Amino acid sequence: MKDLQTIHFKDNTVQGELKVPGDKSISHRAVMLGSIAEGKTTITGFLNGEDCLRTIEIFKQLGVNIDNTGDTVEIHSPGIQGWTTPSEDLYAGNSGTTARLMLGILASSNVQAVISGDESLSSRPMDRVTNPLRDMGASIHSESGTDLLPLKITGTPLKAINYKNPVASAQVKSAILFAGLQAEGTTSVQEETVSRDHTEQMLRYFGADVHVSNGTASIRKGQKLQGQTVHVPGDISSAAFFMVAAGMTPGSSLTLTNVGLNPTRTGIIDVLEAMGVGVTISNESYENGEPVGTLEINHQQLQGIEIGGDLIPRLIDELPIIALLATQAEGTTIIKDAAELRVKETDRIAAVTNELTKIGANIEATPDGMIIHGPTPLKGGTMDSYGDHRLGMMAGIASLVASEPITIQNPACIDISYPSFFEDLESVAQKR
Ligand SMILES: O=C(O)C1=C[C@@H](OP(=O)(O)O)[C@@H](O)[C@H](O)C1
Ligand SMILES: C=C(OP(=O)(O)O)C(=O)O
Repeated sequence: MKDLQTIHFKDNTVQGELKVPGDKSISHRAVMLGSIAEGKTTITGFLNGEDCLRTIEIFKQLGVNIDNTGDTVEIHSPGIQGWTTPSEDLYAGNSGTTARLMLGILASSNVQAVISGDESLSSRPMDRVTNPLRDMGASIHSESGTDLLPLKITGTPLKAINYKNPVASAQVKSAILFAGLQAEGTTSVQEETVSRDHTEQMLRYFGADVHVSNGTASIRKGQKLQGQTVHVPGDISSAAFFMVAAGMTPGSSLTLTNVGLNPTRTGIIDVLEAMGVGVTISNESYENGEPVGTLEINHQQLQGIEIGGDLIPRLIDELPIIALLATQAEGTTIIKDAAELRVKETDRIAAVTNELTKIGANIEATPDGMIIHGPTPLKGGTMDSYGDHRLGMMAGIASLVASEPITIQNPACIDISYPSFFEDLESVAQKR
């Protein structure tokens, strides 16, 4: 892909039907559990995005046999005890989920490995995972003493802990639950605000007994996992870009099929409805413990709202695109309790505020969120992705309401979670 991508969809509406690619969080976990389990796992609907491909490469380096045809991923694993020490670093690229969950998984394995990442990932905090893992007895070494990547981890016997998670992070919860699979005793993770629960759902699907009550998830040592067939639903975080596109572009009506509707992820639906957008859900079913359905989004006049508290973990990755939506809403939208945005692929509070300001938005950054006054007409211009896929896609969707073309700097990062983003945008944008 080019270093710059210029697009212009002024005078278009968003129409038709779209099936977005597979869920990133579920794709990672399907490969992880298929590799921890003994035997054969088959995955359909896998997200062939850069982050999930990194997870596949890492397990291949550990000696797991994985064949990815593009449509189907087939895993044959000897099980976690049969993995071999890799000769090279395990490179997680840009993927926080890969790095943090792998630390939990490798902590009790028989192997020694160095986990590394790209420049962005190497500046993201890992101590939120290394601290509780060390409490369990994990051997994790940081050459620099900072606990940033690269980190060397040596598998060792672990003991269970009861951990009160100070950040609402599914990555932290998942790393501890994975470590808990092999830790002496019963490991539990308590959360004040419940984060996405795909790990708990998929551990159960692979045969583990995971107990959840009052915001605490517990797992006991020594449960044997068996390979399974996993159907990955479409990613609501990818669908969110098109939900917002249809919700804010006058005259739009869009149907999104096969979207994952796990309630720990559906905050975007709550926000769209509260702002006035028409959202209809149909064809609801379950795939491997995960709810799935069809969404129909109809444009309506938008109203500003306040977004914070328990809602934040349910839409954490959608906040950049919600900020764009708020520029088209009447009144003020306040996003708060979202300081986690500062430690994502980039500082998403600073980056979203800078880039939307460039095209005419009235938006200010706060320590834990953003305040947006709308509606403002948006003009065109150059918007930087900062190498952050969600910023790049926000810029792409802005082209539907901008009066002049938008040029996206470094659009290639969009491949991290949504390789067909531009084709999909072309396919639903219809000239008025
Ligand atoms: O567990 C996961 O798959 C993810 C959890 C979230 O991160 P945190 O756990 O840091 O909140 C989210 O932002 C990320 O895109 C994927
Ligand atoms: C934060 C994200 O992912 P990760 O933490 O896995 O890099 C994201 O996809 O927006």
